[in-house]
Amino acid sequence: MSETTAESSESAHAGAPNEVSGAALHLAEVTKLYPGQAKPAVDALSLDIPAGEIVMFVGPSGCGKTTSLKMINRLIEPTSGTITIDGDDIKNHNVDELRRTIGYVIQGGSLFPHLTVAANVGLVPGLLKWDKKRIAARTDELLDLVGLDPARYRNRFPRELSGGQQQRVGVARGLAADPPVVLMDEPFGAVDPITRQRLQDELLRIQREVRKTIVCVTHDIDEAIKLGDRILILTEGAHIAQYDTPETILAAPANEFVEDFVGSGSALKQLSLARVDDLTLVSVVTATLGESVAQVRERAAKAGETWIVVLDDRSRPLGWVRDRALRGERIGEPQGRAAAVLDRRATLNDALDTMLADTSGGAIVTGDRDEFIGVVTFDAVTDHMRKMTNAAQERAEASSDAPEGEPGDRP
Ligand SMILES: Nc1ncnc2c1ncn2[C@@H]1O[C@H](COP(=O)(O)OP(=O)(O)OP(=O)(O)O)[C@@H](O)[C@H]1O
Repeated sequence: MSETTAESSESAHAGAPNEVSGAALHLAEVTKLYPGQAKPAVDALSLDIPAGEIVMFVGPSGCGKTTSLKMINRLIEPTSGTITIDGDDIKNHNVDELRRTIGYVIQGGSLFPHLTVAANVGLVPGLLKWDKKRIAARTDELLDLVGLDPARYRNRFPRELSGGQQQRVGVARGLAADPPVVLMDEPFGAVDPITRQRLQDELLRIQREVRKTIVCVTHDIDEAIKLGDRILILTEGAHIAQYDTPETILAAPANEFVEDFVGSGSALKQLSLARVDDLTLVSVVTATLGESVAQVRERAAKAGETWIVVLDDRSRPLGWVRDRALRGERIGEPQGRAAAVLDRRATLNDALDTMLADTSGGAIVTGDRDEFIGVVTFDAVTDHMRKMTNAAQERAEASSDAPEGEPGDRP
């Protein structure tokens, strides 16, 4: 086995991230007092959200996350305060017009059951009076982007899709008219943990391409750490407890509330910050469907390998095959159980979950287009975890030894 890193293999495939197409958001003293309530649900919230970033809103139930989010597209009208998008006050716009320029993705995808997948995705472009050809092309492009084969899925109805697939269509619909800002409210709350992990990875991959400004409400602090460029932690009345990068929030929680909210074991939570991308991958012998078995055997023998990863014609992994199990003249589909596969953006927590469910001790890693980029071993993951935990412990000891100072002085 020879070594390579996800980053170095990636540069050959993907190149630099795309330009930012998102817009900067600014909230100034935004307040919402619901009729008949004594206290405002959102009390003078001021916040800057830079263009092209993902900001995660977290906080206890009822603290005002959803109200804050829905004021950005005026699903809820603020009682007072100003919200601007790239400096433009949202009050200057007609509500319908505004909602068409802001993507909105909610739990379960909330697709119209009587419309096909294509009609659901093309809804907003249709309202914006795009011509039919452009809508059809855009719909196919987006289905491809969210990992659904357009030919297979465009004419299906939502009931003919799994929960994860419906959620993917919901994300495609939110991006359809190429909005600079996308709001998401618990987008992955309704799916099982493995699908959730995959959807999160996909969102990160998509974001690398589209670079929108994404504001996302979640109940799950691990999801916030994984997806957020920044995390906004709110207390009741949408008061800001801390607004910072996940790294800083974990290393230097601003107060006891944040410390409690982030939870104990924040050294362990650092595992949600580390990605498969940070690990050294091993390269293994691969074979493409239809290739000559004799040639593959020779390649494996030369490399001293007994296990081979079989790829399809777009370099996507299909599974492992043992050299001595190769039959016939041409490489066919691998038989048996599906192999463990990890996206390069998966966190080390995700990697552990996936690997513990599999006995082979290694997982195939895929890149931005689901192509094979290498293999990560269980040992590489546990080694990296050990190093991170040790480093976190050393930091904690160093900070408890240090003289009293500003909270910001903490590493
Ligand atoms: N339409 C409404 N009328 C009156 N009060 C409301 C209304 N909608 C929300 N509230 C109240 O405003 C506060 C904030 O609600 P909001 O839904 O924004 O919180 P949240 O942080 O998103 O909560 P959760 O995490 O439980 O979804 C809560 O106390 C809620 O009861």
